[in-house]
Amino acid sequence: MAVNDFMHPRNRYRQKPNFRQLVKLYPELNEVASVDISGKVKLDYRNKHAVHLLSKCLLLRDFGLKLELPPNKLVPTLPLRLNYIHWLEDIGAVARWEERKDPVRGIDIGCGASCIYPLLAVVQSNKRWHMVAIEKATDSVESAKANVIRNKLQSYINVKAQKQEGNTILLDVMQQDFPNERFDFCMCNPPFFDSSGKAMQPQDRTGRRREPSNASTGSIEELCTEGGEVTFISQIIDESVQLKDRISVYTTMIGHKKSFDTIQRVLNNASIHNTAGSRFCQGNTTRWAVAWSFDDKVSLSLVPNEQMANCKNVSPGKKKPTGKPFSHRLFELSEVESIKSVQERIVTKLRSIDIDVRTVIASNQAKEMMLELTARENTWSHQRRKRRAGITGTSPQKAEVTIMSSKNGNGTTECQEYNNDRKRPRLEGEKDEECSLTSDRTDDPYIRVALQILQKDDGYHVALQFLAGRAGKDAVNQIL
Ligand SMILES: C[S@@+](CC[C@H](N)C(=O)[O-])C[C@H]1O[C@@H](n2cnc3c(N)ncnc32)[C@H](O)[C@@H]1O
Repeated sequence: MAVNDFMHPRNRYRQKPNFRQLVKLYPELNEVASVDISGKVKLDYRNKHAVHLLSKCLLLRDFGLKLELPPNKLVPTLPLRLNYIHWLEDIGAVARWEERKDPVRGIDIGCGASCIYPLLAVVQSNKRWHMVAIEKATDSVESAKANVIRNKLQSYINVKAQKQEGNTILLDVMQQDFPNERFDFCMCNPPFFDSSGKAMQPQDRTGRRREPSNASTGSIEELCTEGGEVTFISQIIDESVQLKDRISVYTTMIGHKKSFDTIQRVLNNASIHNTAGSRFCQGNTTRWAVAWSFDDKVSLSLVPNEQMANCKNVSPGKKKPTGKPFSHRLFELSEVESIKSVQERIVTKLRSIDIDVRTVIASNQAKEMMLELTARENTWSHQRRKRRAGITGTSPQKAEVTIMSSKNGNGTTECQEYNNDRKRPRLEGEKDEECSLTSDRTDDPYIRVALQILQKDDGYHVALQFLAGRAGKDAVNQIL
C-alpha cells in the first residue's frame, strides 16, 4: 500500500501533485524543479526554498490562499495540516456542529507565523468555522495578522498575542479576553522538542540519527519548549480540567509515538475517559493526535478512525471504560453491492424495531461508516413475549425475559430469546451467559451504541461499542 493511502480519505493530497502541470501554472517553481532521465518533473523536498514555494503554490491553487512567511519560520506542509482539519471535521460530525445555525468556534494554540490552521479551517468550512489564533512569539503574531489581512479574513480569524505574565496556555486568554464565551474546539501543533536541547533530531532504534528526508524548517523558539511536548500538552490537560466544557472538545497533535502513549496515561490519571486518538500519516512523516471532552453530549468514541485502522501498533482509546467493541462479519463482499447498501439494510432493520439511527460519518470513498444508535427501551429481545402480553393484556414494558447468548462453533455470538416459562434444553458442553432484563421507559436512553461498518478484504464487518445507558454493556451483544 502506498504511504499516501494512509492519509485521511478526504485528503486531496492522497494524490501526489502533478509537478509538470504545477510548474506550468506557477513558473517560479522552475527554479526548484528538476527533470529526471525519464522526463519526469521532480521537486527536491530537502530544499527549504522548494518546500516553501510548493506550499505557497498549492495553497493558492487549491484554497485561494495567499501566504507570506518571514525567513527561518516554520513552513507549513499541507498534507499534514489537512489531515488534522479533516479529523476535526469528523469530530464536528459527532458533535453535530453542522446542525447549528451559529458559527463553529475554534481556538488554535500556537498559530505560528503562517496562521495556517485558522486559514485552512475558515476556507475549508466555507467560513462556517471562526477561529481565535493564539501565538507567543511577537514576530509570528505580526506575520500571522498580515496573512489574515492578506486574505481578507479578519472577520473570521482573531489573532491574539499570548499573555506573557501568567504562563498559562489557555486559562488567561479564556478568562481575560473571552470571559463569557464558549468554544467548540481547540487545536494545537505544539513545540515538540525539549528546549534543554535533547533529541532535536529523530533517532532510529539503534540510537543513530536518521537523515531527514524533508528539509526541516522553523526556528528553535517555534519547535522547542521546556520539557518538550509532553509537558506542554500536560499543561493544556490541567487547564482543561479547570475550563471544563467552556471548550467542548480539546485536541492536540503529538510529534512522537512515545509521547502519545504518555499523554494517554496523563488523561487516564486525570480520569478523562471521553477521548479519541488518531494518527496522521503523510509522506515519510507520521504524527499522532488526541482529543478529549467533558461534554456529555459529545461521545468521542464515535469518531471514525480509518487512518488508525490502517496503521499498525497504535490503539488509541484502548482503555475506554466502555470495553471492547463486539464485532461480527455480516456479509461477504459478493453478497452486497456496496458499504452504502449494508448501511441501508442495517438502518431499515433497526428502525423497524424502533431503534433511532443517526449516520455520523458516511463517505462514498470510505471503507468505514459510523452510526449512532439510540434505544428508549428494549425492543429487540422479547418480541414473542410482547405478542403474548398483548393477548393477555400484561404490560410488555414490565415483562421480564431471559436472554441466552452463546458462542457457536464459528466463534461468532448468537443471541436467542427464551421465555422464562419455556426453558430450552441445554446443549452438552455449552457455556451460557444469562442476563435478566427489565425494560421500563424513562426519558434517558435505554442504551446508546456506536455502530461501525467496515469493508475488509473478506467482507463487511460491523462492530458495536457501548456508549451509555442503563441497559449496560451486555445489551450491545443482544443488539448484535
Ligand atoms: C510547531 S509550531 C506550530 C506553528 C503552526 N501552528 C503550524 O502548524 O505550522 C508551535 C508554535 O507554538 C508557539 N508557542 C509556543 N508556546 C506557546 C504558548 N505558550 N502559547 C502560544 N503559542 C505558543 C510557537 O511560537 C510556535 O509558533
